[in-house]
Amino acid sequence: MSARIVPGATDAAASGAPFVTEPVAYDAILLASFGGPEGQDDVIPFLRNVTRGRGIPEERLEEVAHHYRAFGGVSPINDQNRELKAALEAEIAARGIDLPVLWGNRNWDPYLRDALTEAHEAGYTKLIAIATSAYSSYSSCRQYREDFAIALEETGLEGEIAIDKVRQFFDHPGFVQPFIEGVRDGLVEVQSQLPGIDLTTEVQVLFTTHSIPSTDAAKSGPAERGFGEGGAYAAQHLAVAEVVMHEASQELGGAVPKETGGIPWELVYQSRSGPPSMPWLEPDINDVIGELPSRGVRAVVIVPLGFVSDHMEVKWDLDNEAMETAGENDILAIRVPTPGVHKAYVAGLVDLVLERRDGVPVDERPAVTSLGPWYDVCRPGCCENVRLGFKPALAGIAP
Ligand SMILES: CC1=C(CCC(=O)O)c2cc3nc(cc4[nH]c(cc5[nH]c(cc1n2)c(C)c5CCC(=O)O)c(CCC(=O)O)c4C)C(CCC(=O)O)=C3C
Ligand SMILES: [Fe+2]
Repeated sequence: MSARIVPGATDAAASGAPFVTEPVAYDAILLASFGGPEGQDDVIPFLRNVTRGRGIPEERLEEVAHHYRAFGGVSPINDQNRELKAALEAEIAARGIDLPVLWGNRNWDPYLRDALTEAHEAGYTKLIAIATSAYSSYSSCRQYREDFAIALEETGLEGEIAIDKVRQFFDHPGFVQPFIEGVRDGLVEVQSQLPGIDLTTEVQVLFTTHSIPSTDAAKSGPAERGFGEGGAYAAQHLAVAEVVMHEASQELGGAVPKETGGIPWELVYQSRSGPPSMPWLEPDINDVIGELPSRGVRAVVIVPLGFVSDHMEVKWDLDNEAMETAGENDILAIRVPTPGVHKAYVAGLVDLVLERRDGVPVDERPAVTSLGPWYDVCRPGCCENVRLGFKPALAGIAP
């Protein structure tokens, strides 16, 4: 039912080349996201949806509920997805293409099942999904694929609707461009607020992403590529951060002398949950900020590299918590924007759909790191969750 692999497309295990599927005349785009509460009464039911069977401590739930409560019980993520949907529709219309966009979430209204019902009523049978998540891991890829399978089952539309998913887009230029601009502008802002600051010794760029359990990280991406401890998840972030630093430094020109090691940067993690006994990816952004004064650092540029929009993890964990940590340590902190509805990002997402529709060959697919372009179809066992066990997933090769 779903897209077939192009005959002769090389096996990633053997060659390192990604799978590319045959062209498919898709009927519509399925914009798939996390979902979030839209009022105080939604907060607890939403958190129950997200954490069912996950062993998240009650204190953590109360803590997160408090973040939502401070925003009137309304997550910013829904309006961001409404804006993204409108921006995609505008970009598609501007290109003279007829491809409707349906929106469905994993954890809150409108649910994926609602979008599938809508698709069925409109007579659509072939959907191409864009998940609002760029990297490889259980939470950011496979869980979407599992939830597509569950939504088809819930609606009884198995066999009626096929759902493919665009490749993980962590290294697509459309996703990376806003971060390059943001880091460049952030460093310029630091220079204007602290004239004479030395970018090579007194500034630290912190690329931050969602922490995940270490066991999930180790399983992220196809096992045979052997990414090591942090799996594809950490490797992808590191590779993109390196490109962003290189490009942003180039754009700053003379401000970064060639003979230095460049502007110091590192990858940090945030928004950890789960029981304290369970290892999650570290170091935590707040711990790192706390150590910076002793290294002589006076300013940080915080780059939310793991996030596509300013949802709660950005608005609370960065704009509140990390900013507060920086303040306590007398460090100037500038937070770089997320892609949001940046023109390059929106155009890039449409390009990702069209490369699937048209079956664009691998060597013509844009990717700014040597890890990609990523697979059209996930490999067996890719991003499996050892804590929760095996669940069937769409848009992958069956084990
Ligand atoms: C990698 C990753 C992304 C990025 C990829 C992507 O974009 O999908 C992401 C995004 C998001 N996470 C979000 C919210 C939550 N995530 C939670 C819990 C968890 N996230 C995890 C990972 C990730 N999460 C994990 C491993 C857990 C533990 C539970 C489990 O093992 O699955 C919890 C439960 C409470 C808590 O534990 O914090 C909440 C409320 C929202 C909505 C924000 C809003 O409303 O604006 C968004 C976009
Ligand atoms: Fe999350």
